[in-house]
Amino acid sequence: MASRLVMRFDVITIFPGLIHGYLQEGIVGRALTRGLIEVQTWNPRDFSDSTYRRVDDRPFGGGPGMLMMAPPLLAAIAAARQANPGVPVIYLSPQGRRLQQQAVQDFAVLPGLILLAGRYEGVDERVLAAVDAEWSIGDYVLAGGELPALVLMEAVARQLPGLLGHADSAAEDSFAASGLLDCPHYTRPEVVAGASVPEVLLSGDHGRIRRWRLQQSLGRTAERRPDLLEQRGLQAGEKELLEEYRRQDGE
Ligand SMILES: NC(=O)c1ccc(NCc2ccccc2N2CCOCC2)nc1
Repeated sequence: MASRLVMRFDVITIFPGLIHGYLQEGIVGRALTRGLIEVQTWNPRDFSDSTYRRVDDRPFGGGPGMLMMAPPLLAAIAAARQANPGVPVIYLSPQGRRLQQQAVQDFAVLPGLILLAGRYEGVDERVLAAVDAEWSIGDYVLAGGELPALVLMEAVARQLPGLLGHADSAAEDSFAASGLLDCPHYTRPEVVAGASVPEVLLSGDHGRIRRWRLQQSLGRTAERRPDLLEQRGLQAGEKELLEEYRRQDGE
Protein backbone atom coordinates (compact mmCIF):
# COMPACT_ATOMS: atom_id res chain seq x y z
CA MET A 1 0.00 0.00 0.00
CA ALA A 2 1.47 3.33 -0.96
CA SER A 3 2.30 4.95 2.34
CA ARG A 4 0.36 8.16 2.40
CA LEU A 5 1.78 11.35 3.86
CA VAL A 6 0.67 12.17 7.36
CA MET A 7 -2.49 14.27 7.69
CA ARG A 8 -1.99 17.07 10.21
CA PHE A 9 -4.84 18.67 12.18
CA ASP A 10 -4.24 21.91 14.08
CA VAL A 11 -7.04 22.89 16.44
CA ILE A 12 -7.35 26.37 17.90
CA THR A 13 -9.14 26.03 21.22
CA ILE A 14 -9.12 27.36 24.78
CA PHE A 15 -9.82 23.77 25.92
CA PRO A 16 -6.95 21.70 24.44
CA GLY A 17 -7.67 18.97 26.97
CA LEU A 18 -11.01 18.30 25.29
CA ILE A 19 -9.23 17.58 22.01
CA HIS A 20 -6.32 15.51 23.39
CA GLY A 21 -8.60 13.70 25.80
CA TYR A 22 -10.83 12.38 23.06
CA LEU A 23 -7.84 11.32 21.00
CA GLN A 24 -6.67 8.81 23.64
CA GLU A 25 -9.22 6.25 22.52
CA GLY A 26 -10.81 4.88 19.37
CA ILE A 27 -9.81 5.02 15.76
CA VAL A 28 -8.48 8.58 15.84
CA GLY A 29 -6.36 7.63 18.85
CA ARG A 30 -5.09 4.64 16.89
CA ALA A 31 -4.40 6.81 13.84
CA LEU A 32 -2.32 9.05 16.11
CA THR A 33 -0.28 6.24 17.62
CA ARG A 34 0.20 4.74 14.17
CA GLY A 35 1.44 8.08 12.84
CA LEU A 36 -1.29 8.34 10.19
CA ILE A 37 -2.32 11.69 11.60
CA GLU A 38 -0.78 14.40 13.73
CA VAL A 39 -2.75 16.69 16.02
CA GLN A 40 -1.52 19.97 17.46
CA THR A 41 -3.60 22.36 19.55
CA TRP A 42 -3.09 26.11 19.84
CA ASN A 43 -4.54 27.91 22.85
CA PRO A 44 -5.46 31.56 22.18
CA ARG A 45 -4.60 32.28 25.84
CA ASP A 46 -0.94 31.74 24.92
CA PHE A 47 -1.31 34.55 22.38
CA SER A 48 -3.08 37.05 24.60
CA ASP A 49 -1.05 40.17 25.44
CA SER A 50 -3.09 40.88 28.56
CA THR A 51 -1.69 40.10 31.99
CA TYR A 52 -4.58 37.73 32.76
CA ARG A 53 -4.29 35.98 29.37
CA ARG A 54 -7.66 37.46 28.50
CA VAL A 55 -9.36 36.01 25.38
CA ASP A 56 -12.94 37.24 25.76
CA ASP A 57 -14.69 40.56 26.21
CA ARG A 58 -18.15 42.11 26.20
CA PRO A 59 -19.92 42.66 22.87
CA PHE A 60 -20.04 46.19 21.41
CA GLY A 61 -23.67 47.25 21.18
CA GLY A 62 -24.56 45.22 24.26
CA GLY A 63 -26.15 41.80 24.43
CA PRO A 64 -25.75 38.74 26.62
CA GLY A 65 -22.53 36.87 27.22
CA MET A 66 -19.00 37.39 26.00
CA LEU A 67 -17.25 37.12 22.66
CA MET A 68 -13.80 35.78 21.79
CA MET A 69 -11.49 38.70 21.01
CA ALA A 70 -9.87 38.83 17.57
CA PRO A 71 -6.17 39.49 18.40
CA PRO A 72 -5.41 36.26 20.31
CA LEU A 73 -7.34 34.20 17.72
CA LEU A 74 -5.63 35.90 14.76
CA ALA A 75 -2.23 35.28 16.36
CA ALA A 76 -3.10 31.63 17.02
CA ILE A 77 -4.33 31.19 13.44
CA ALA A 78 -1.08 32.74 12.12
CA ALA A 79 1.00 30.38 14.29
CA ALA A 80 -0.99 27.37 13.10
CA ARG A 81 -0.68 28.46 9.45
CA GLN A 82 3.09 28.71 9.89
CA ALA A 83 3.26 25.21 11.38
CA ASN A 84 0.82 23.72 8.85
CA PRO A 85 1.25 25.83 5.71
CA GLY A 86 -1.04 25.74 2.70
CA VAL A 87 -3.98 24.06 4.42
CA PRO A 88 -7.45 25.61 4.86
CA VAL A 89 -8.55 27.24 8.12
CA ILE A 90 -12.07 26.04 8.92
CA TYR A 91 -14.35 27.75 11.46
CA LEU A 92 -16.95 25.44 13.02
CA SER A 93 -20.15 27.36 13.65
CA PRO A 94 -23.95 27.03 13.43
CA GLN A 95 -23.76 29.56 10.58
CA GLY A 96 -21.55 27.31 8.47
CA ARG A 97 -22.24 25.14 5.45
CA ARG A 98 -23.76 21.76 6.42
CA LEU A 99 -21.12 19.04 6.60
CA GLN A 100 -21.99 15.99 4.48
CA GLN A 101 -20.00 12.88 3.57
CA GLN A 102 -18.93 14.29 0.20
CA ALA A 103 -17.18 17.24 1.91
CA VAL A 104 -15.55 14.78 4.35
CA GLN A 105 -14.12 12.86 1.41
CA ASP A 106 -12.87 16.10 -0.17
CA PHE A 107 -11.14 17.06 3.10
CA ALA A 108 -9.54 13.61 3.40
CA VAL A 109 -7.27 14.17 0.39
CA LEU A 110 -5.75 17.34 1.88
CA PRO A 111 -2.40 17.31 3.72
CA GLY A 112 -4.11 18.82 6.73
CA LEU A 113 -6.72 21.11 8.24
CA ILE A 114 -6.65 23.97 10.73
CA LEU A 115 -9.84 23.99 12.81
CA LEU A 116 -11.05 26.99 14.81
CA ALA A 117 -13.25 26.04 17.76
CA GLY A 118 -15.25 28.98 19.10
CA ARG A 119 -16.51 29.37 22.65
CA TYR A 120 -18.54 31.96 24.61
CA GLU A 121 -21.19 33.46 22.29
CA GLY A 122 -18.90 33.22 19.30
CA VAL A 123 -16.01 35.22 17.87
CA ASP A 124 -15.39 38.81 16.77
CA GLU A 125 -16.51 38.99 13.12
CA ARG A 126 -13.11 40.33 12.07
CA VAL A 127 -11.61 36.89 12.76
CA LEU A 128 -13.50 35.53 9.75
CA ALA A 129 -11.19 37.53 7.44
CA ALA A 130 -8.46 35.05 8.41
CA VAL A 131 -10.68 31.97 7.92
CA ASP A 132 -11.07 30.06 4.63
CA ALA A 133 -14.43 28.38 5.23
CA GLU A 134 -17.19 28.10 7.80
CA TRP A 135 -18.79 24.67 8.36
CA SER A 136 -21.57 23.33 10.61
CA ILE A 137 -21.99 19.72 11.70
CA GLY A 138 -25.75 20.18 11.97
CA ASP A 139 -28.57 22.54 12.84
CA TYR A 140 -28.12 22.62 16.60
CA VAL A 141 -26.18 24.75 19.02
CA LEU A 142 -23.34 23.56 21.24
CA ALA A 143 -21.38 25.36 23.92
CA GLY A 144 -18.21 25.22 21.84
CA GLY A 145 -16.70 24.22 18.53
CA GLU A 146 -14.50 21.47 19.99
CA LEU A 147 -17.01 18.64 19.49
CA PRO A 148 -17.66 19.77 15.88
CA ALA A 149 -13.89 19.84 15.32
CA LEU A 150 -13.58 16.30 16.69
CA VAL A 151 -16.53 15.14 14.58
CA LEU A 152 -14.86 16.49 11.46
CA MET A 153 -11.47 15.00 12.42
CA GLU A 154 -12.94 11.55 13.05
CA ALA A 155 -15.07 11.55 9.90
CA VAL A 156 -11.99 12.52 7.85
CA ALA A 157 -9.60 10.15 9.66
CA ARG A 158 -11.91 7.20 8.86
CA GLN A 159 -11.36 7.93 5.17
CA LEU A 160 -7.57 7.73 5.40
CA PRO A 161 -6.20 4.62 3.66
CA GLY A 162 -4.77 2.05 6.06
CA LEU A 163 -6.71 3.30 9.04
CA LEU A 164 -9.76 1.06 9.28
CA GLY A 165 -9.25 -2.67 9.84
CA HIS A 166 -11.27 -4.10 6.95
CA ALA A 167 -9.53 -2.41 4.01
CA ASP A 168 -12.56 -1.11 2.21
CA SER A 169 -15.02 -0.69 5.05
CA ALA A 170 -14.84 3.11 4.78
CA ALA A 171 -15.52 2.82 1.07
CA GLU A 172 -18.38 0.41 1.88
CA ASP A 173 -19.92 2.97 4.25
CA SER A 174 -23.56 3.02 3.23
CA PHE A 175 -23.54 6.79 2.63
CA ALA A 176 -20.34 6.85 0.64
CA ALA A 177 -20.85 3.78 -1.51
CA SER A 178 -24.58 3.50 -2.19
CA GLY A 179 -26.05 6.80 -0.99
CA LEU A 180 -28.49 4.67 1.04
CA LEU A 181 -29.06 4.10 4.74
CA ASP A 182 -27.41 1.01 6.17
CA CYS A 183 -29.20 -2.37 6.32
CA PRO A 184 -29.85 -4.16 9.65
CA HIS A 185 -26.92 -6.10 11.15
CA TYR A 186 -26.93 -9.20 13.38
CA THR A 187 -24.34 -11.21 15.26
CA ARG A 188 -24.27 -13.95 17.91
CA PRO A 189 -26.13 -15.06 19.92
CA GLU A 190 -28.58 -16.25 17.25
CA VAL A 191 -31.61 -15.78 19.51
CA VAL A 192 -31.87 -12.67 21.69
CA ALA A 193 -34.92 -12.36 23.98
CA GLY A 194 -36.83 -14.68 21.68
CA ALA A 195 -35.86 -12.72 18.55
CA SER A 196 -33.92 -14.68 15.96
CA VAL A 197 -31.84 -13.68 12.89
CA PRO A 198 -33.44 -13.31 9.40
CA GLU A 199 -32.91 -16.78 7.93
CA VAL A 200 -31.43 -15.37 4.69
CA LEU A 201 -28.35 -14.30 6.66
CA LEU A 202 -27.84 -17.89 7.83
CA SER A 203 -28.38 -19.34 4.35
CA GLY A 204 -24.82 -18.99 3.08
CA ASP A 205 -26.32 -17.87 -0.24
CA HIS A 206 -24.23 -14.74 -0.76
CA GLY A 207 -26.14 -13.54 -3.81
CA ARG A 208 -29.39 -13.73 -1.87
CA ILE A 209 -27.79 -12.06 1.14
CA ARG A 210 -26.49 -9.17 -1.01
CA ARG A 211 -29.96 -8.78 -2.56
CA TRP A 212 -31.66 -8.80 0.85
CA ARG A 213 -29.23 -6.22 2.26
CA LEU A 214 -29.75 -3.89 -0.71
CA GLN A 215 -33.52 -4.33 -0.40
CA GLN A 216 -33.37 -3.46 3.31
CA SER A 217 -31.24 -0.38 2.61
CA LEU A 218 -33.65 0.76 -0.11
CA GLY A 219 -36.72 0.13 2.08
CA ARG A 220 -35.29 1.91 5.10
CA THR A 221 -34.11 4.85 3.02
CA ALA A 222 -37.55 5.15 1.41
CA GLU A 223 -39.20 5.06 4.85
CA ARG A 224 -36.83 7.24 6.86
CA ARG A 225 -35.02 9.51 4.36
CA PRO A 226 -37.09 9.84 1.15
CA ASP A 227 -35.01 12.96 0.46
CA LEU A 228 -31.87 10.82 0.11
CA LEU A 229 -33.66 8.42 -2.23
CA GLU A 230 -35.04 11.30 -4.29
CA GLN A 231 -31.52 12.70 -4.64
CA ARG A 232 -30.00 9.32 -5.54
CA GLY A 233 -32.71 7.87 -7.78
CA LEU A 234 -33.26 4.11 -8.33
CA GLN A 235 -30.91 1.95 -10.36
CA ALA A 236 -31.81 -1.06 -12.52
CA GLY A 237 -33.92 -3.57 -10.60
CA GLU A 238 -34.14 -1.48 -7.45
CA LYS A 239 -37.73 -0.34 -8.08
CA GLU A 240 -38.86 -4.00 -8.03
CA LEU A 241 -36.85 -4.68 -4.86
CA LEU A 242 -38.53 -1.71 -3.18
CA GLU A 243 -42.02 -2.78 -4.29
CA GLU A 244 -41.42 -6.30 -2.94
CA TYR A 245 -40.15 -4.77 0.34
CA ARG A 246 -43.31 -2.70 0.63
CA ARG A 247 -45.52 -5.71 -0.06
CA GLN A 248 -43.72 -7.69 2.67
CA ASP A 249 -43.89 -4.71 5.02
CA GLY A 250 -47.62 -4.55 4.41
CA GLU A 251 -48.01 -8.12 5.71
N1 LIG B 1 -23.57 23.09 14.59
C1 LIG B 1 -22.27 23.32 14.75
O1 LIG B 1 -21.40 22.89 13.98
C2 LIG B 1 -21.87 24.14 15.93
C3 LIG B 1 -20.60 24.71 15.98
C4 LIG B 1 -20.24 25.47 17.09
C5 LIG B 1 -21.16 25.62 18.12
N2 LIG B 1 -20.89 26.35 19.21
C6 LIG B 1 -19.70 27.21 19.33
C7 LIG B 1 -19.87 28.42 18.44
C8 LIG B 1 -18.99 28.59 17.39
C9 LIG B 1 -19.14 29.70 16.55
C10 LIG B 1 -20.14 30.63 16.75
C11 LIG B 1 -21.03 30.47 17.79
C12 LIG B 1 -20.91 29.37 18.65
N3 LIG B 1 -21.80 29.21 19.75
C13 LIG B 1 -21.19 29.41 21.04
C14 LIG B 1 -22.16 29.09 22.16
O2 LIG B 1 -23.37 29.74 21.97
C15 LIG B 1 -24.01 29.44 20.74
C16 LIG B 1 -23.13 29.75 19.56
N4 LIG B 1 -22.38 25.03 18.06
C17 LIG B 1 -22.74 24.30 16.97
